[in-house]
Amino acid sequence: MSARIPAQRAAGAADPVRLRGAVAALGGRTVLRGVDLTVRPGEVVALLGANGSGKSTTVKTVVGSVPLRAGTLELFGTPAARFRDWRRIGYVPQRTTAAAGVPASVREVVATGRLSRHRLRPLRRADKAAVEAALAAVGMADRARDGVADLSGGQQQRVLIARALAGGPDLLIMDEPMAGVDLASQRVLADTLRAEVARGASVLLVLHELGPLQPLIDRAVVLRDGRVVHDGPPPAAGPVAGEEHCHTETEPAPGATIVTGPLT
Ligand SMILES: Nc1ncnc2c1ncn2[C@@H]1O[C@H](COP(=O)(O)OP(=O)(O)OP(=O)(O)O)[C@@H](O)[C@H]1O
Repeated sequence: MSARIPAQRAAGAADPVRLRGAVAALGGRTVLRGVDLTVRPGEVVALLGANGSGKSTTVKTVVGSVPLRAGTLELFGTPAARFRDWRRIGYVPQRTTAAAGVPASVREVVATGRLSRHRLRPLRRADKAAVEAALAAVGMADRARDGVADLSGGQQQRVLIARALAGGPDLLIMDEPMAGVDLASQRVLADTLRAEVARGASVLLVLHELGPLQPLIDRAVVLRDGRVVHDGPPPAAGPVAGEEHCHTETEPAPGATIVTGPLT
């Protein structure tokens, strides 16, 4: 456990995520069987487990793209059904590409992260500053005019993270941010997370293994077959105990789309 005292926790703020007894099904098959998951203000929580244990499905229930069959979800103290403040949540989904065949520049993609703030009005000065800061945070300021399709998988991942950061989220959710990412980008990601935590953000990370992010993690929740089998101190860095499978993907799936916000 780190010695940090998160600002939001000190202020007695509501938990960004309180998921209780979550049951969810995909394609008619039950994949979550009563998952409890809490992310407290300023906390960095890693969601771990073998392939198919339900990690992605859990974060999808949190962002509203997979419905709950049973259980409850509160976001920042508000029942999910009444939650509207989606700009407080930045979500980087698993294995997506920033390109998706769209001839957009890096800056244009990152600017879409401000959509929920400026809606369809032109970007204001604060929006532009947030976009530039997010580009700088992930080390992509010098590529801002380049087409995202011309970037490597790791660079595209950085762009998606910048897009999530641009909204100034209070909760950052990233699904396997290290998958298929080169070492340089991994370092950038770790530095970015450190800065986000320092400014008071809470973070929920789906990880296959803790790796270089281990020092940042306050708590680990380990899933097995749609159930929580551990909720407590993170295990030592390396593959998660009990893992039977390894990820083989090294690049984002081609043609995948960017998904954010409530998608019910
Ligand atoms: N669209 C779908 N239809 C039916 N079953 C699905 C669908 N998507 C995922 N599943 C199944 O749901 C289970 C949980 O998947 P999920 O993606 O949440 O696991 P995960 O822990 O994130 O795995 P990974 O580490 O491989 O990403 C798996 O058994 C998976 O095969």
